Amino acid sequence: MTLTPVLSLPHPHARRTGTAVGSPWPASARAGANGGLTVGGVGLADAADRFGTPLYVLDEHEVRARARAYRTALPDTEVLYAAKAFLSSTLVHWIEEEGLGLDVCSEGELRLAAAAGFPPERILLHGNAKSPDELRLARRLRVGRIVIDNLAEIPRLAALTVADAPQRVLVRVVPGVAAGHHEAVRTGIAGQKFGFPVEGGDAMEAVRRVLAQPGLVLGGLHCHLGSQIGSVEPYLTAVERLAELLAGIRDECGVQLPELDLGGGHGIAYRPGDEALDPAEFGALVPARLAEECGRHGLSVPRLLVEPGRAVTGPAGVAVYRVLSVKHGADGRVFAAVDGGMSDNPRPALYGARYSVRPVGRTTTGATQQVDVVGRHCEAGDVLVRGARLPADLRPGDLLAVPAAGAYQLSMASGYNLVGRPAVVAVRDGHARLLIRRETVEDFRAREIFH
Ligand SMILES: Cc1ncc(COP(=O)(O)O)c(C=O)c1O
Ligand SMILES: N[C@@H](CCCC[NH3+])C(=O)O
Repeated sequence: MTLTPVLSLPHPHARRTGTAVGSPWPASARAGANGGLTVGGVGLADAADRFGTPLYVLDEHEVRARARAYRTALPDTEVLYAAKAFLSSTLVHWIEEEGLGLDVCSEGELRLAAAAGFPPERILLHGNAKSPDELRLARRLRVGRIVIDNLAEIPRLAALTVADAPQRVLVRVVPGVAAGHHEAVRTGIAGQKFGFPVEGGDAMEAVRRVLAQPGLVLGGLHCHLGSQIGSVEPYLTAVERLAELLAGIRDECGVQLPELDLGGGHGIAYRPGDEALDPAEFGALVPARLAEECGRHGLSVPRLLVEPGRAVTGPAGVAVYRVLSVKHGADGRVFAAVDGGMSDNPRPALYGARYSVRPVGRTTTGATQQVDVVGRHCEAGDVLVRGARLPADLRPGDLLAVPAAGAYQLSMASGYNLVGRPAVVAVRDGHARLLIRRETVEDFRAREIFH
């Protein structure tokens, strides 16, 4: 069988600063004869037969290559994978082996990482509402850093420290930079719940209070601008504002902070030709701008940290669905309903996210039609891909593959309609391994208490 790349990885083709035109498919994706599609050397149709659908396929080499690309592009920067994008114990091992740190934001993520043996000193804990239990657990496990997001947690955390084991913290600030794919994810501006605004002095006040606690060591500042950011420009602006704040902290508090965490938000392609943030460009431009700005303010240059999530696992994932019905509406619309939907991928319903899709597993006539790929849930808004070009003879039983499915789909999946969350398999060198089994109604029933 002849195999051709579906679309090779980002061909650098800068449009705006640090932007590449990306492919949503893993580099290993190959289209073969008879509608075949392989990822990591594994036929998606075979995987669907073996593991059932909906099925999430994660390409191990793609995850590792993306993690490595960050380390190569940012050799002096600490790169932490944002676990909220997708987490499993096996993934934790890959991330550890590739030398990244881990950003977690709940007791659950922290416990899973710790149970998988991830080194606690490479873990950073986030959260705008950390519970006392979470803070205690983080202290007990000796996580490397905790990001302070509100004033109340400063004395609360300080009370858990002892003089010979202080806690390293970062203060999350809001630099006033608008970036991100949707209003719901723009966290770099005031008027949303995260961090301390730089403007108006809240950030400076938080810094003062942390410095006053002997049990806390202030490593530096943190900011997270937003999600699915397609260019480096907003990060350059943030660096300018944060260098100014660092200079202000030096002048007012007499300390030069040694670390600066720019969070995540690096965009990926969901459809062929979409803009994606290029880690190489980020690595070439951001540390240089930081050095320049620090020079201007007479500051020593802090060590950079970044927290990409989506850009590490997103393009490594492919969701495979089976078509259950094809309906021709009176207005000429065609609906292909599949066996998953908003319970495994809430992003289209939440943010109007746009995806691409391709048929898998059989030869078609070549003629196409415009189709809305819809989910199986009891909501008219349960549309996975609007206006897709799919075969004119699409029929129940066909398989559809949606790329760029490795981030913020399963991690935001729900139990809606008790459909059960899909299985996840890792593929590599022609082999498929089950990472997470499919959720069943028995899992739900096991949590019920009968009266
Ligand atoms: C604080 C923080 N860091 C990192 C991330 C990861 O973002 P992304 O997956 O878009 O890189 C997020 C999520 O947006 C976040 O809130
Ligand atoms: N879940 C969002 C991003 C928010 C991530 C958490 N700060 C998305 O899919 O785009």
